[in-house]
Order: sequence, then structure tokens, then C-alpha cells
Amino acid sequence: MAVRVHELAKEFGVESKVVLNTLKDMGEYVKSASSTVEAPVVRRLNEEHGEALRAQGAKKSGRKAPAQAEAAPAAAPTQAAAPAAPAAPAAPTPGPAAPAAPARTPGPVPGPRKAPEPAPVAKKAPAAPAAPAAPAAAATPAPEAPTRTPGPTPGPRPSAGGARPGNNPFSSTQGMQRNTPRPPAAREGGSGSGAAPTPGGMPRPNPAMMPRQSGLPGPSAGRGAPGRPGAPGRGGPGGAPGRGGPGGGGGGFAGRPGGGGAPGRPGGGGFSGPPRTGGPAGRNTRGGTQGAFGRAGGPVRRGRKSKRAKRQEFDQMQAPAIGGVRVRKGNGETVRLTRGSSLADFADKIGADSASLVEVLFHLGEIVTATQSANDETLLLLGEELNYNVEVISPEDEDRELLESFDIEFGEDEGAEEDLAPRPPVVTVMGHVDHGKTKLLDALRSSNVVDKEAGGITQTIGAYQVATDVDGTERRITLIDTPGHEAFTAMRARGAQATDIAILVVAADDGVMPQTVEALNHAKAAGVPIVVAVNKIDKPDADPTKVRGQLTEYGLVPEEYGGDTMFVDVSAKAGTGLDALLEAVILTADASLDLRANPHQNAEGLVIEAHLDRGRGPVATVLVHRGTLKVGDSIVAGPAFGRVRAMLDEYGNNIEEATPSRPALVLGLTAVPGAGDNFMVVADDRLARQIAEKREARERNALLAQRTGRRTLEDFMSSMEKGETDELLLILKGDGSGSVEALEDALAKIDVGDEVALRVIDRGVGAITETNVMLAAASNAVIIGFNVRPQGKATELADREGVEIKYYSIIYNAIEEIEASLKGLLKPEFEEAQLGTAEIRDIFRSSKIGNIAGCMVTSGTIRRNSKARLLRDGSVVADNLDFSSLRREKDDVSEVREGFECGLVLRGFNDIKVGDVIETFEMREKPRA
Ligand SMILES: Nc1nc2c(ncn2[C@@H]2O[C@H](COP(=O)(O)OP(=O)(O)OP(=O)(O)O)[C@@H](O)[C@H]2O)c(=O)[nH]1
Repeated sequence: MAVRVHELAKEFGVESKVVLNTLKDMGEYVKSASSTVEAPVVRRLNEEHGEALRAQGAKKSGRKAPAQAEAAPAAAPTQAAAPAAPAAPAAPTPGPAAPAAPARTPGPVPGPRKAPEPAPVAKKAPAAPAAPAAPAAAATPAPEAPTRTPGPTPGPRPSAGGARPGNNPFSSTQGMQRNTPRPPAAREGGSGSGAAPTPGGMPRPNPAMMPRQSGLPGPSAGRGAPGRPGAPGRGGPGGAPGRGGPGGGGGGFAGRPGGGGAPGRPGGGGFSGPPRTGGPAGRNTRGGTQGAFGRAGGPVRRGRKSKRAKRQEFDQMQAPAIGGVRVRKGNGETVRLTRGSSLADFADKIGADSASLVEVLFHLGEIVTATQSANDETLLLLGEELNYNVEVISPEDEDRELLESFDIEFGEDEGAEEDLAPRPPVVTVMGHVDHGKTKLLDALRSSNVVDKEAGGITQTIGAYQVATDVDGTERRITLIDTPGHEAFTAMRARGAQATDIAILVVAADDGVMPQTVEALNHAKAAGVPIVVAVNKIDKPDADPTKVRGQLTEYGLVPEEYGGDTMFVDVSAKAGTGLDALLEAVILTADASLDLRANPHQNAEGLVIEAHLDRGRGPVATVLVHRGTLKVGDSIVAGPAFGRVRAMLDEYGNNIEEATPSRPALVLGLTAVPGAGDNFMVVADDRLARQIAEKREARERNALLAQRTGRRTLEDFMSSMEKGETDELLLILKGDGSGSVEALEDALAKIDVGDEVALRVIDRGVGAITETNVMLAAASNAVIIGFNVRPQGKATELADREGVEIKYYSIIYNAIEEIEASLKGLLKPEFEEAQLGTAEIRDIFRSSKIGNIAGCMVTSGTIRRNSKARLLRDGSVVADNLDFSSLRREKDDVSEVREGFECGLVLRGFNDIKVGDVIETFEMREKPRA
């Protein structure tokens, strides 16, 4: 599973931005310290830059020697791992789940991969004896232990291991879509097999894994946490003891706090860990977790206030001063903050004064007020400085906690093994431009429709199902209708993954091209198996063999060459090979994935497309992951809710219910959700509304935090020098997610230079609401309505608040106007225009008005109001002068032309000589290109 940048940074012992920059240099798309990084990328990072980063980290911690000496080992995983490794063989008796463990982790692969797990534990808590590591180690197959070498990737690797939740390591991941309930052993013990290893970072299917997959993951496989070595033992009030406590926590084992006995949260804190598995321990510690839901954590406040004040005074006496500010430093306690928390929230959690945090940040070069929403990086920076382990709760975790507060669990199949039924694979078509993705989707749609009788022409709802005959059985496949990996990646970036299998289209006449590789990498990063469609084989210059050879270099080895990737030659144009392609998809799914879901529960799934339909209101195409969605269900989808009024299939037919992997167009939502939002059926409308409202509020906060951005002192200074940077803030509303995205993309491409920036602070589908207007008013933004109008009192409010709303129905017009207004924000640019020159022929000295130059105008005109410079022997003696007097004969004049004599006085400048040249010029505004 993915780890976050700051977690990686912690492991290397460097600042997040160092890792961030390294990743960016590697071409990875990472935005902030809380961006997630997939296991393969982590591996690459380790291979390519691991040593350098660690060296840097070691240097850094060395520098801080006296104060943070204890932190030094953290930067040296090798040292840290050393004590842990021996602990493994010494492990007395395996943990409760251990007996099962070897069976679940067959093959030598898991051994070395899991090896680093103890490392983070030891790393994070260097002071902790080896003992706590033992249970964790014990949980891994003992024979493997001695062979362990502390790999270079202590943290992330285990996470990759833990990243395959559910019985289906390749399917929709992110912990949201685990399909099989975990066996009790795993739940209770949590340790053993938690790692659910995938083969050495290669997310390829491996049939050997099958039996294990179906019985897997312990809580460790939960999302997020397993990969975070820092996650174990989230400090409750006890703070420090939590760290490094549950030994298992380190590597993604994590299940139970039993290991270390510390009051930390069970290390993994997996998706479902706390509610289901933690038992009382889990619950209690969760309660102790600092303010996950608003309640401030921090020290327990008891006793009289004056006493506390005294205590604080005492603490502060010992507190190191940061730039003259005294703030009590932490001991590495974990502080959990939601996105967009303010410094006041932070201060509240650590029992400090928010003003001093503002000051600390100021000394670190950031200007943030106490109540302003701070962005993730700022919170992490502050945490690092004050020695707190700040965890900015990820959007997914936040949502999970939000749902938990309603006692709802998302992403799990209910019931037991026997409740699961097979479901069709969901497939995305990817490939290079013009290699035939669209054509292939069209061909598959028209030739393999499920119900030829009923349908006829399919409608574009974002996905459709086809059927194919494999070994005499009709098998269905759900195809996502948006070709290309962009949509796939965009969804994944939101923590959603709809795809089980990717069809990689490669034109046989063109071969592997840049986007082929890109698509391939995206699929690999997501752990999605690939079936290659070698397209356009009807073309005379088609060379399917070459394509096979080329892809082999990228690790896709055709089955016929002994590999495990199926290659199928097709012609989307001629319609050949389509059945074979579908069969290959089914065979690949059968071999590497366990696609089952419980159809008898409340439906859950993903929104894959949504827009506002003029006649029908908000419509959303959803893909059911588990359960059965029925007309009449109360549903919440992202920040939208409602009741399913009607459902349509891809033929436009009304359907009463949609089973797993079935795409359906849902009518009846109150708002338009975003593509990639999850949806679920809840008990009643009221609950749906409450969840939706909470999500919307949360989203707004996060947006505000984003908006406040990170403005450093340096930025501040440089913009001051430049005369302040200007920014045009926009809120985009449109009639469909496609148009809003298109508009935003186009706007992002407008470039009028560095001085003026354009930032879209919110976007959405549907009418312009009062909320939009409020946000615009609060942030001085302009609202762009694309084919939409205001709703309710939005116009009134906009008038009152002075918010500008602009309406467009043609993207081009919107872009043109916005570009023009951006240019309007530009400060005028001036250039110098030469006006004339005059030569000093004589000098008249006057005590009253200074030296008067008697001149002959040698070119152009000398104007009274123009600027002047004095040249002597070709060099500038004085610049930017102006005239206090210009006369012709005895008259004051405003200008004198070439060939005439004049007398002039330079204001405040008397050092003139005969023969000097006076050059005059004026500054003219330059038209913008
Ligand atoms: N001869 C031949 N031409 C094909 C075949 N498949 C697609 N084409 C042609 O290739 C061109 C590109 O096909 P598209 O389906 O638009 O390709 P795409 O990958 O969807 O392209 P983008 O959407 O631009 O990324 C079209 O002119 C198709 O007619 C095929 O099997 N044989």
C-alpha cells in the first residue's frame, strides 16, 4: 500500500521536502508531504536515491547532536535493524496467529520482503529493548528470519506487503474494497500473515498466492497505517509510550496492541482495525487518540488552573527557544490533525499557546495566523520543529472516521466466505494516442452486447457490460467507457480504484510509444494485471511480434514466451480477435484475481461519471462493488445524497436493481457527486443527508486550507519587491464534470507570466449555490458559471456580498475573457522612449537658480516635463534628472525643437560642463503581447 511522503522522509531522517523534490525529480506526481506514494515508486526511490537520502538524514541528525541525540539512530536504519534481526530467531513462541502464518506465506519471497519490518520498530523507538520486536518477528515464519537482511527499504516494503488487502490483491485496493472478511485468527492475532505479501514489489498475479488471498489480511492490511512505521502506538495521553510500543506496529503487522503493551493505538490502525478487531483495547486507545474527532487531546487537564499555569511556566523555562520563542517541545508524541487545521487547533492539542506557534512559524519563514487553516506542509513543518509526530489525517482516513462516527463501515464485504458470489471483472482500456482505444471500445460494445434483443444501441453512461462465452459459460465483463489512463489515474488519486484489469492497446504498426509505457506504469503501480491487445493487425505494416518483444523489456512477458501476460492480436476496425481478447481478460481474472462480492448487503461502490441533466437533474453512473443497489434505496455519494428514484442500464432501460460490477445510471441525487467518489446505501434519508453535509463541510475546510496556500517570507519579500503578486481566484461551476475539467485544464494553460497567477479554489457540477457565493466572498474569488445559473438566493447573496458571477456557454469565450482579465491584473510595463538631445554650449551661473545650461538642441525635442540624463564623453554622469526650468530667449516654454537654442536648469544638479550632452526621454506604457 501506499505510504506518504512525510513518512518516507521520516524514515530517511530528512525533511519532507527533500523526499518531495527527489520524487518530483523522478517524475512522480506528488504534491505535498501528505501525498501518497505507491510501493513500486518507493522501491525505485530506495534503489535510486535511498543511500543519498539516508546519508543526508544522518548528516542532519548529526548536526542536531546534543538536543536530539536520541533521534540519531532513527536516521540509520541499518543500525536500528541490527538489534531487531537477532530478536527474531530468539522469539520464544509465535503469536497466536503464527501457526497459520507459514501456511499463508509460502515461498521464500515473503521472507526477505518482510524482513525489514522489525526495523522500523527498532528505528522508531531506539530506546525500546529488542523484546517488543519479538512478537512481531515471531509472527513471520521463523525459518525465514535468519535470512533476513535489513533491506534498504525498511518502511515501504512492508507496506507493499500489507498493501494487498482482501482476498484480491489486484483488485480495487486502497483498503476500500476488501472483499473477504478476515478470518478470526487474523483478526485477533493480527500479526502473522498481515503482510499478505505480493511478490517482490511486482504486482503481477501469482496463482501461488490464491489460497492465501482468500483468507487474508489481518488488520495490518488496513489502509495507510501498515506502511507507516511511524504509525504504531499513536500516543494517547501517555504520548511517548505509544511509540514503538506494539512491536507489530512497525511493519504492518500491527494487529494488536498486545505486542508492546503500550497504550498506543494498535499499530496498524487498519481500515477496519479499530472497530472490528481492536476489541476493548482498540476502542479505548482510540478514545485516547488525540482528538480525532474534534475533542482536543493533549495533556489531561486537572487541578487548579494556577497550578497548571505554574507548571507550564516551569516547562517553558526549560523549553528551548526557537528564534527567541519559548515553546515546550514534544517527545515525539503523535498529534493527529485534520486537513486544514489551524495553529490554534494544533496549540490546543499540545497545550501550548497559539500565538507562540505563530511566532515559531514566523521564525521558520512562514506567515500563518492562529485561526487560519494551515496546509499540511505547514503543520508537518511545525511538528518537526517542535518534535511532535504530526499526522495529517488523510482524506480517506477522515472519511472513514466520519463514517465510523455514524457507525458505518465502508469497503468490506459483510458476512462469511459463503456469502460471496463471483462478480465480473471491471476493465479499463489504456494505450497510446491513436492506437485504437476508442475504436476497440466501440467494437466490443457493438459486437458483444449482453442483451442484443433488448438494447440495440448502447448509450454512453460511462461504462457498459459485454458478454463472452468461455468454456461454455457466459461470462460478463464491465468495461469503463473512458479510454486512457488519465481518468484511471485521476480516480486513483482520489483513493478510488474501479479497475480490476487493464487492457493495454498497442498498435501493431506503431509499437510501444511513450503513453504505452505511461499507461503500463500506471497499471503496474496500481497492481492491476494487464492484458495486451495488439491492435491494427489488419494493417500491412503490422508487426505484432515486435510489440511482444518491446513489451518484454518492460516486464510484460507474453505467455507464449514463458511469461504470464496474455497478448491478443486484434483488429478493432475489422472486428477480429475481440472474443479472444475478452476470453484473455476472463482467464487473467480467473488466474490472478479473486473477484467475489457479497450481493446481499447494502450496496457500496464508486461513482464513475456524473453530470447535471437538464431534464433529470443530477445523474450519476455508479459501479456497484458489493451489495445490490435498488430503486428506493437511500444513498449517499460523496457530498451528494438522495434516494434512488430510477436506475437505467447502458441501453437506457429502466432497471430495478444493480448487482456487483454492474454500472447503472442513478437518478434522484440532490447534487452532482464527483467521479471517483464512493457511494453507499444507508438506512434512511436523514442519515444520508447528515453524512453528505459533514462531507461537504469537511471539503470546504480543506479547500480553505488549500487556498491559504503556503506563503513563505521569501515569497512575501520577493512579491513586495516586485510590487506584490496578484492572483485571480476562481470558482468553477459547470453542467458536467467533463466541461468543468476541460475548463479548468484550459485555464491552467493560460500563462501571462509570473506576476499574475490564476487559482481555481473550488469547482463543481450543478447550479451556483449560496455556499459557492459564500466561499467566493470569503476569498475574493470570481465565480464562473458554465451553462449553469444560480440557485435559490445565490444571486441575491452575490449582490449583497459583491461577488462577481460570470456566465458562459462557450469554453473559448470563458478562456478569452479570463485571460484578458488576468492581463488586466498585470501591472503596466513601461519602456523608455528617447525624445531628443541637446549639447551644452555655455554655462551661466546664478546663485539663485543654480547653473543654467545654454544648449543647442541637436536632435528631437527637449520637453520641459520629460526625464533627462547627462552624458559626458559618452558616459552617463547623472540619470533620471528633470528640469526646473526651460526657456527660449526669455520665455518659459514647454518644449524646444531641434536646431534651436535654449536655456535650461537641471533640478538639483549643478555639475555641468560645456560639451556635456543632455538626453531626454519619457517612460511609455508598453502594450502587452
Ligand atoms: N486499420 C486499422 N485502423 C484502426 C484500428 N483501430 C483503430 N484504427 C484507427 O486508428 C485511428 C485511431 O483510433 P482511435 O480509436 O480514435 O484511437 P484512440 O487510441 O482512441 O485515440 P485517442 O482517443 O486520440 O487517444 C482511427 O482512425 C481508427 O479508425 C484497426 O484495428 N485497424
